[in-house]
Amino acid sequence: MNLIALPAVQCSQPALVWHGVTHQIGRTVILDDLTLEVPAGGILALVGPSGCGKTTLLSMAAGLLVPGRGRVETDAGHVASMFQDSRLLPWRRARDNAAFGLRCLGVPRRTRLETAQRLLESLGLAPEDGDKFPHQLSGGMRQRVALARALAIAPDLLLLDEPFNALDTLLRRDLQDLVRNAVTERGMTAVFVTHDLTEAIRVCDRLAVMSGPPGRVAFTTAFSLAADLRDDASVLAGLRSLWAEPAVVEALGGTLPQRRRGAA
Ligand SMILES: Nc1ncnc2c1ncn2[C@@H]1O[C@H](COP(=O)(O)OP(=O)(O)OP(=O)(O)O)[C@@H](O)[C@H]1O
Repeated sequence: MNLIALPAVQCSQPALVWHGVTHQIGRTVILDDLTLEVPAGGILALVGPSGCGKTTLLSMAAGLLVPGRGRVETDAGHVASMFQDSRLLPWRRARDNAAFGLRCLGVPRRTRLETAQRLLESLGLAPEDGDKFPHQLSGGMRQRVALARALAIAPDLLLLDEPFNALDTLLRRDLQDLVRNAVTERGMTAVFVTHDLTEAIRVCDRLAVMSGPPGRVAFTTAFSLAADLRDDASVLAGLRSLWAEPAVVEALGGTLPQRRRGAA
C-alpha cells in the first residue's frame, strides 16, 4: 500500500512560516537558514535528532523567542502549547487548571469552569476528576487536563512538544486519537514534535524531517491516507516508504543497508 505521497510540502496559504531562520546561542549555531511552511489546517509532524532545534522552533512559533536572523510569520490569533510534562499548577484542581487560559482571557468564572469541565469529560475524564488536584491524577490523566487547558482557549495554532513521551503505548494511542480528532473537528493547525516516526504517521498529515544540529529541513512529505485508515499495516508501509528515503536515513541515522545509502 502506498501510504506516502512524496512531493515536497507546498502550501498557498500557510498558517505558520519559519523563513530563513538562523539562530545562535553563544557561539553555537542552533538553526541554520531554515525555511518551513505549515499549511493551514491539519497537523505537521516535526521529527529530528536530539538537539536539532525542534523545541527552539516551537518557542519561536509561540512568540517566546525571536530568531537571530530570518523571521517567523503566523496569522494565528490564539496559540496554545502542550509539553512532555503537563505543567499543571499543583495547588489548583484539574478543572481550574483546564480553565487557566480562559481566566487569562478574562472569561467569567462560571463560564470558564463549565467549559473546562465539559472539555475534561470529552477527553475521557470522569466528572469527579475535575475536583482532583494534579497529584491525585495519573500521568495520562494529567496530560488530558493539559490538553483540555490548551483546547479551552480555542487555539488557531496548537504546538505539541513530545506530549506523550512518558505514557505507555495504549494510553499514548488513545491520546494521539484525541489530539487528531480535536484538530480535525476544530479546523485548527498543529505542529507536533516527536522522535517517533510511527507516531508521526499515525497522528499527522504532513511530516518535516530535520537534520542537525545545526537544524535544517532535510525532507518533507504529506501522508495520503485518511485518519481512519491508519491501521498498523498501513503505518508499517508508511514507515518502510520513509526509510527508503536517503534524506530520512541520513537525518535520523537509520539502519538501512549500506548499498541503499550509497544509492542516494
Ligand atoms: N537556553 C539555552 N541555552 C543554551 N543552549 C540552549 C538553550 N536552549 C537550547 N539550547 C541548545 O539548543 C540546541 C537545540 O535545542 P532544542 O531543545 O531546540 O532541540 P530539540 O531538537 O528540541 O532537542 P530534543 O529532541 O532533545 O528535545 C541544543 O543544542 C540545546 O542544547
